[in-house]
Amino acid sequence: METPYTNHIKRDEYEFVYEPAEDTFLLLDALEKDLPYIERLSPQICLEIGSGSGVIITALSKRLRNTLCLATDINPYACQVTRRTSSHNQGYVDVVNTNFTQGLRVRNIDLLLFNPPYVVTDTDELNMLSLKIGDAEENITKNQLVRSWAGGKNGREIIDALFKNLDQMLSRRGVLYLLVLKENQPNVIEQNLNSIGFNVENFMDRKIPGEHLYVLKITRKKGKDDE
Ligand SMILES: C[S@@+](CC[C@H](N)C(=O)[O-])C[C@H]1O[C@@H](n2cnc3c(N)ncnc32)[C@H](O)[C@@H]1O
Repeated sequence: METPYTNHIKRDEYEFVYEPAEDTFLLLDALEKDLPYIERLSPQICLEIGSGSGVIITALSKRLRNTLCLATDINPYACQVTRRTSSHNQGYVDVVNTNFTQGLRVRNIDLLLFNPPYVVTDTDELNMLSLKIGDAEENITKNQLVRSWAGGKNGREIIDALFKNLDQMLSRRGVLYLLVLKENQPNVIEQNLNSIGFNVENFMDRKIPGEHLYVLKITRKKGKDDE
């Protein structure tokens, strides 16, 4: 998959919006590797939660021309930049400024992507972030970059919040590609997801200085009706 152009993003915009980094590129590489699976799945709806600069969902939207490609981000600046990345690269992405999928009516997502805030931080630090939809602009600019990385206890608070609603979000045949860090304890994530009816595959991993990153591929366990 071609990495979209980002020349339209000015340096100072990265003070407010997450700059594509090793985690972004690992998720892109994993999606590229699994493109044959994704194309066979022929997803009707693809959603990236937390699209940041928009490079991942834009790259996919160019390969999945018959798929409705959506992005959400809690950071309004990220939403603006995602829209621009999509239009500058002739992508097809609709972008909504919301918390997870709250502002969307669509469910039954076939292809779900999330490179979440995964860094281990104090829960208090996470709670102190007052960023909410409709917050005053000064608060947003102060806090939104922290929102890109602060993951709370075990770096898993945002990830776990996603899992609470995963059953309602994913279609029967849906798949979630999730970026996590060794400190998030991928084995605990696997156990937790197994217990609520999902399979977890360690699809790709990469060691970079100071971090061991994983892309987990998460699907529903097959029931009798799926045979
Ligand atoms: C690690 S950055 C990833 C950005 C981009 N997807 C990438 O891979 O470069 C995490 C993104 O998730 C967004 N985010 C954090 N919490 C969110 C939430 N509850 N709902 C939607 N977006 C969220 C952040 O604003 C940030 O843009």
